Amino acid sequence: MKPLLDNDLPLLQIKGVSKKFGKVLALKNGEFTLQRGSIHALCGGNGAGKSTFLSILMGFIEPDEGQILINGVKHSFKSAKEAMDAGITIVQQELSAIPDLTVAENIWLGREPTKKGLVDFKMLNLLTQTLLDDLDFDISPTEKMRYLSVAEQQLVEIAKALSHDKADIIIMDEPTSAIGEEDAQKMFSALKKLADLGKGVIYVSHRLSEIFQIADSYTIFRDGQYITEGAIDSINREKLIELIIGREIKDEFAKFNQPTDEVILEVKNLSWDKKIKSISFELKKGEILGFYGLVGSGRTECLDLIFGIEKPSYGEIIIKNKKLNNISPSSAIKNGIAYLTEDRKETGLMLGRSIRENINIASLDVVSQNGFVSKELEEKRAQDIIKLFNVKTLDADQPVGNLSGGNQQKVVLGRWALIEPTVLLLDEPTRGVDVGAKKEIYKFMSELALKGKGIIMVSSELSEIIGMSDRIIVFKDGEIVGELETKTTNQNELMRLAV
Ligand SMILES: Nc1ncnc2c1ncn2[C@@H]1O[C@H](COP(=O)(O)OP(=O)(O)OP(=O)(O)O)[C@@H](O)[C@H]1O
Repeated sequence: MKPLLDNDLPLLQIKGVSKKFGKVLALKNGEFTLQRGSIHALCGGNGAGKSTFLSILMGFIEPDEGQILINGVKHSFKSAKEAMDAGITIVQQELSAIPDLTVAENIWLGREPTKKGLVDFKMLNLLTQTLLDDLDFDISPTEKMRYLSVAEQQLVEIAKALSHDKADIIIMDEPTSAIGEEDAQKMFSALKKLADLGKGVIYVSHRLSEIFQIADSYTIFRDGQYITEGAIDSINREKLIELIIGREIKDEFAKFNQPTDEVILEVKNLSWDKKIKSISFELKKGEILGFYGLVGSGRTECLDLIFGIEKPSYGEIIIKNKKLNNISPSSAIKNGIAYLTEDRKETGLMLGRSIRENINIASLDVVSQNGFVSKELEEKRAQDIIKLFNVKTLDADQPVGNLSGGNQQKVVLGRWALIEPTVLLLDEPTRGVDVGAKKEIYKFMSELALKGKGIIMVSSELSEIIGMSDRIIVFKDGEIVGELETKTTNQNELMRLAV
């Protein structure tokens, strides 16, 4: 069928899409309208149905009912290829590039310019350079993907999306979760360029400040249902939160801990490879200590060393006046250190196992009686966490892999919440978590600190790190370049130090 070329027709229109997974109604009567030249935020809490909706749009899954119209033409996608052919492209959160190919080769994979039947590398690199220059991305076309940072790889994915003439609808699913502030700003200008070219961008993020910065319209899903839509400039932050969560939230940062003078963790001259250069700091009882820095500055590596995932080449780690030697993750746990890693899928969760098992795995000694794991005790503890963090699930028997991204994050955090560690290391603890559950996590952090524990939190979200930390240590190129008291600092000062 030929498209109706009426410019008033929305670029994309979704009507009444529904999808059930077993007993779970993930999406019911989803509605969505995307206009040409607009950046449209799709907002909703964890488990609201956003990913399900995007998967339908991308042709990954088929809806039980509903219609997809692009430029007024009905589509029903049986595969991702069919969706791509219809002009839909996604900038993947989990990057899909081939590490040993160059930036240019990755962007034009399968569509390389040829000369006499062979790939024309000169033209390939020239095309790529022009594309990257247009976007103001300082990345070399001939660099292998494996040598780029995650942020740079994400920028290449955006360039790739733009390189498809046919790609009119670009989906960004939590694109800033793995990149820092500076790169996020670059990405935002790139998205604005895409919109100026008449493309439509669907933007999903739990970071509301971003939505207000770049989106011009929004649609809200809650509990699998379409709630409302409108222009961004007709709504404020409080109202948006209320629509997403279904209730009002006062004081987004629930901070009520008070650091003491007693040191519970001391790190002296910690060094590793070329990545960490003689780092020393103290963590006080009752304190929430923020670690800030650009991606690759050494924040995460420092936590990896304290938890024994990596072995330091030099330096000392002292917890409650006890020097730890040859730390491994299991000895770290025995000494009261717990670690919520940055990548919950790789190092945090067993996706095929139940929520109950995932929550209790670090406290088997507590749930075991006479050498046997007590299912009852496990169940009770799992239910406590499900309630505490409002994990959206039918029951604790569900495999964690079936949960939405934000709910998976709550499970892994719940695991550590139960053992009440002396020192809790948190790397991007609220990644992918909705604004309501964020507050519960902040409350939990404050309560833990109030009980006399210490927390180190890495966060790339400026408002979060300033809102929740007592002090912030700033990292750059594997070194500490500054320390700020949060009471007297601001976002600009923090960024200036880090950059
Ligand atoms: N394969 C599946 N099997 C069973 N349930 C599923 C499956 N995929 C999603 N669900 C359920 O569907 C609901 C909607 O999930 P979805 O991933 O679409 O939410 P979301 O809005 O993207 O959340 P988040 O912000 O946390 O990523 C959730 O209750 C989730 O547990």
